[in-house]
Amino acid sequence: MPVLDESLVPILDEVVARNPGEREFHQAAREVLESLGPVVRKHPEYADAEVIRRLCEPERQIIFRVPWQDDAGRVQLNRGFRVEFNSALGPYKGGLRFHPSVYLGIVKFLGFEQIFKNALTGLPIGGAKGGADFDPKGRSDAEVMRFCQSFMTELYRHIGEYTDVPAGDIGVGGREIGYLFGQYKRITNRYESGVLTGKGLTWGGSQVRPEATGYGTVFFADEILRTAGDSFDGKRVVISGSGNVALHAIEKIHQLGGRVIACSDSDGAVVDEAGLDLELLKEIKNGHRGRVSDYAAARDGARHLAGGTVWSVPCDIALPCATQNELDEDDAKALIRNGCRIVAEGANMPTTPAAIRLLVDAGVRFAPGKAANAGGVATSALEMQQNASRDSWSFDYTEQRLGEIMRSIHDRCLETADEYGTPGDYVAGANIAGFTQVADAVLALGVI
Ligand SMILES: NC(=O)C1=CN([C@@H]2O[C@H](COP(=O)(O)OP(=O)(O)OC[C@H]3O[C@@H](n4cnc5c(N)ncnc54)[C@H](O)[C@@H]3O)[C@@H](O)[C@H]2O)C=CC1
Ligand SMILES: O=C(O)CCC(=O)C(=O)O
Repeated sequence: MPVLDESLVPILDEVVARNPGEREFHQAAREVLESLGPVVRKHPEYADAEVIRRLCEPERQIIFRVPWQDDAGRVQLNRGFRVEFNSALGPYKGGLRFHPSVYLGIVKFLGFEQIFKNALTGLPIGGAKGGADFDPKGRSDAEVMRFCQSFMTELYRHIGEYTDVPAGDIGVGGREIGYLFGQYKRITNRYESGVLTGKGLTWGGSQVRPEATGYGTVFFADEILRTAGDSFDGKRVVISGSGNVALHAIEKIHQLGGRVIACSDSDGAVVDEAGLDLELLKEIKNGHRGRVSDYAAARDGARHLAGGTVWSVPCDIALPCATQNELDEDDAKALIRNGCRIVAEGANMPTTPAAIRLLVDAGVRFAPGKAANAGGVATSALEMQQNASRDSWSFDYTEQRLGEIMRSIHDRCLETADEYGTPGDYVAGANIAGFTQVADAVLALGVI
């Protein structure tokens, strides 16, 4: 069980005191700090230069008003955020989330995670996150466009190819990135392709970026299997969510011979023992922005668990790909009882700390999001590379690069876990490898 080193207790206390009520951020900070005991004992120079305290304080936090008009002509008001957390390794990089639950604590936890995730990719990107408490559900395209334009009318002055490069997250996909990019171009009169990633293929986007987070999570899980001499072939898999990450994870698992038998949305889960029909699911989710209950209604043999989750469905592998803290202790117990052997996080911090402890103690191989879902941001960095060189790569080449990056993150996690005396512990390996990479850069750049 991870224990917080005594020397780090005052730092966590300070995080809690300086960020009152932001419980997701406290949770994310605790989870990283709990891994750093062996690091501070081996490297006193980090504590001497207050590197950990500095990493826990965002470099800049921007909060702004987003007024917009709905289709009935009524004025609506939302709150926008961008937390530029750390830029020691490169320009701030991380997604935008549009969801009613968004507040500063969510954006900060996501930005904090992003620092270490981005470091793990080995690519030159710092960490940030942003978003708004806007709910795109039920809004027309025109309303989403007006919201995005208003959001960018403030955000544009804080971002840029060499400064801060946002992308998508929950509620922000290709449509929203298009509207945001259009408004940025209009305001600045610059076709600055590298200012956003997740763009469409005809206007500066990269092949594989839409697929990258889901594919990358599956590549990571595949490496875990390979390390044990196993493969996806014939495995029963459950995946939470049915958005960008989940749908592409399903696609890759089916390509690798596994069978995804359940997925979900915020209203419930769908179980299809024959294996999910991805084309039908995509048509419902992407074509009509429908619900998984529509899938159950349209497909023979599928059943809808209204208000339920996928964790009660017996499986070999579980991939949480929806949202934070969606897999709790009871869910972990159900997974363990039903023989699940691997949990790899496609979402950010979807597994509660108590659930992680139960899974690890039961011998389930657990891959934390900052390692397992790093394929999305890594491919964003590849998009930035292509934009910088006015180039565009083929699907196969880009997917091959993604595969190499995920294998390298996997191996680095295991090597680092070995080096710091916690063999096989992906959580410690990811936290320590990400932390030391960024901490060395922070030290090198002086007190800034
Ligand atoms: N899009 C990306 O490239 C990356 C996304 N992530 C993370 O992956 C997760 C999913 O993001 P996307 O797929 O991009 O978002 P999305 O907006 O495309 O999909 C989110 C999905 O989660 C479902 N959902 C939301 N709350 C739920 C709940 N309580 N129970 C079950 N399902 C629920 C929604 O119905 C939707 O299907 C988030 O945690 C995000 O931070 C992580 C790395 C990169
Ligand atoms: O592609 C990006 O810049 C952001 C991806 C993201 O938001 C994440 O990794 O959670």
